[in-house]
Formats: sequence, structure tokens, C-alpha cells
Amino acid sequence: MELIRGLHNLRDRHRGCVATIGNFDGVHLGHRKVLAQVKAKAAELGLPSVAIIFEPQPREFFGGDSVPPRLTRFDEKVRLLEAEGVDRVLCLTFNARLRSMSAEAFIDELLLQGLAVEHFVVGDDFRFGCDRRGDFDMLCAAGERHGFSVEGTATFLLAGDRVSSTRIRGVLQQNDFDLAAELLGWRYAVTGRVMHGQKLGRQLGVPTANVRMHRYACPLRGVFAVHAHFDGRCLPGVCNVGMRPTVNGRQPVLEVHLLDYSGAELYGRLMRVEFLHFIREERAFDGLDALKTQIEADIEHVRAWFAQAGRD
Ligand SMILES: Cc1cc2nc3c(=O)[nH]c(=O)nc-3n(C[C@H](O)[C@H](O)[C@H](O)COP(=O)(O)O)c2cc1C
Ligand SMILES: Nc1ncnc2c1ncn2[C@@H]1O[C@H](COP(=O)(O)OP(=O)(O)OP(=O)(O)O)[C@@H](O)[C@H]1O
Repeated sequence: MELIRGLHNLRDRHRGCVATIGNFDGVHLGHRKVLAQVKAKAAELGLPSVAIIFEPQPREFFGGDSVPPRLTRFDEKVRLLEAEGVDRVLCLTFNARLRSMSAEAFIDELLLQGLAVEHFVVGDDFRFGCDRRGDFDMLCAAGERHGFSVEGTATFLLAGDRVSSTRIRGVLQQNDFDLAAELLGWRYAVTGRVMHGQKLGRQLGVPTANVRMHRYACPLRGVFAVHAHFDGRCLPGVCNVGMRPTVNGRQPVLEVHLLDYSGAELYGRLMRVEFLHFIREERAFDGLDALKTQIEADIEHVRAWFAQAGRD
């Protein structure tokens, strides 16, 4: 798979393809259906398949209170797109220039001059160009004029509703990790490097691995039973995602206490934390002793859960 960063990195050899466009956050089952449609047409025409994505995602660029948490960081998204067998990912930087590009320029610069698309697959609710003025009908009309075909995607439903990134964020916020895994096609996890924390964990008798999070990357808050993957191993653990109000934390932190781990130092390791079960909300405790008592109870709770779920 080839990753092309920005319109300016398109070359003549990139012209002629079957393409689709979207945020593709999570690369969920609905996205996979769309990608399968793209790949099928690409195979039929003997052309490469291209997924066009944005970084940051448009709502992240606009900012404000409504910025949704991410299901996948950029690198995870690209890895999942690659696993779906897409030949190329074109990542457009969503900035002031792209946001003010007219729908006509979007078609001309991106689809015609840049990619010379022969077939374009897109949801019929897709809007593009400045003030979202471009739509499916406009694409079809441009296709007729310039000789490319446009195909809508059939809405993919699961358990009665459309599969979407928004729905999956909601399902995760309700801590329904099994349904989220069904909709995503993979078990929701956060991956990051283990970094140095405040070193209070050891003082509490509960050492924790602090996993670096992308600033938009976690829709969850609270204490959970998790599987931690690192160095090819998978170990059960208890995880807290939150602000740590008891110790006046300033930004969200994800930290994992591995049950029964006495191995090597974890700093710098890449850790993938898979969420299995919600234990409780994070709370502000009246001092470290009360917090320590609660964390010990959480550990027992998680051990009991792993024992009954038969999952360790
Ligand atoms: C299982 C678990 C549950 C936790 N629950 C809370 C909580 O409810 N409230 C809170 O303020 N901090 C909570 N913490 C975070 C602790 O404050 C944190 O582990 C401690 O400050 C150590 O931080 P450090 O790793 O930066 O040294 C929890 C940590 C763990 C491992
Ligand atoms: N369930 C689905 N069935 C068919 N097409 C889908 C489905 N989900 C997304 N798509 C299509 O995949 C492309 C990329 O989708 P995008 O990531 O923008 O949407 P989404 O998952 O619905 O996200 P959001 O919840 O943020 O709207 C779009 O063309 C979109 O119409």
C-alpha cells in the first residue's frame, strides 16, 4: 500500500483509479463494505483502489465543543485500510485552504487533474467543497461531463441500525464492548507508548503503565478490565482512563496495572490496551489512603471478573 500525503504529492503515475472518500474513523464494517465495492470495481477495470481521507478530520479542524473522540489515530486508520487491501491512501490535510475550496475546484483539482478517477464510490449523503455545497447529484453530473462513473453505497445495517463511527462512539460510551467489536470488526483498543507518570502508583503499592494517548483518541472514561498487549504477550489488567481528580490531574491519562506482573521495565514499550469490561466511574477521593483502598477493591473485582468470564 502507498500512502500519499497531500494533493501536492500526486504524480502522473497516480492518475487513473477507482476511489472513495470519507473520514473512515475506525474502518468499521460499513466502511469495509464501501472498500469492498471499490476493490471489486478496481479489479474489474484493472485499476488501483484509492481511499481519500482527511487529517485532521474536518470536525477536528473546526474545533469547538462538538469535536468527537477518535476511534483510530491516523497511523491505526492507515494500517486498517491497508489490511482491507486498499492500494493507496491519499491523505488530504484539512486546513483553511481545503475548507474554502469550492465544490467545482474539489472535482477539478482532486478528482480530474489529481487522480483522474474513472469510478468514484461515495455515500449519497456525502457533501463536499466550501460550505458543503457539492453533493452526490453534482458528482454524477460532473461524471457525465468528464467521463467517470459515480456509484452510491448501499447503507450497511447491523442489529437494525446503520453502522457508523458516531454510533460506535455511543456504544463504547455505554461500555458495550462486545457490540462495539461486532460493529468495528475488531475489539476496541488504545495503542500508545508507555511513558513516565508521576510515580505515585508505586507509592500506592499499585505500579501502573501510563500509555500516551492521542489528544482525541479515547471515547471512554472510568475503570475497566483490560487485556494489555506488548512484546507479543497478552496480560490481564485493570485500567483507569481519566483526569485523576484525587491527585489534581490536568489532562486525561490512560494507565494500566497489570495483574501479577513482575517483568522488565515497561517505559518506552508500545502497548495495546483492549477494553473488555466496565468496572466503575472515576471519582475524587479524600486522600491517597481512600484511593488505595478503592484500587485494591478494583483489582479484586477485576480478578473475579476474569475468573468468571474465563478470559485470562
Ligand atoms: C485501577 C485504578 C483505578 C483508579 N481510580 C481512580 C479514581 O477513581 N480517581 C482518581 O483520582 N484516580 C484514580 N486512579 C489513578 C491514580 O490516581 C493514579 O494511579 C496515581 O495517581 C498514580 O499515578 P502515576 O502513574 O502518574 O504515578 C486509578 C488508578 C488505577 C490503576
Ligand atoms: N454503514 C454504512 N453503509 C454504507 N456506507 C457507509 C456506511 N458507513 C459509512 N459509509 C460510507 O463510507 C464513507 C466514509 O464514511 P464516514 O467515515 O464519513 O462515515 P461514518 O462512519 O458514517 O461516520 P460519521 O458517523 O462520523 O458520520 C462514506 O462514503 C459513507 O457514506
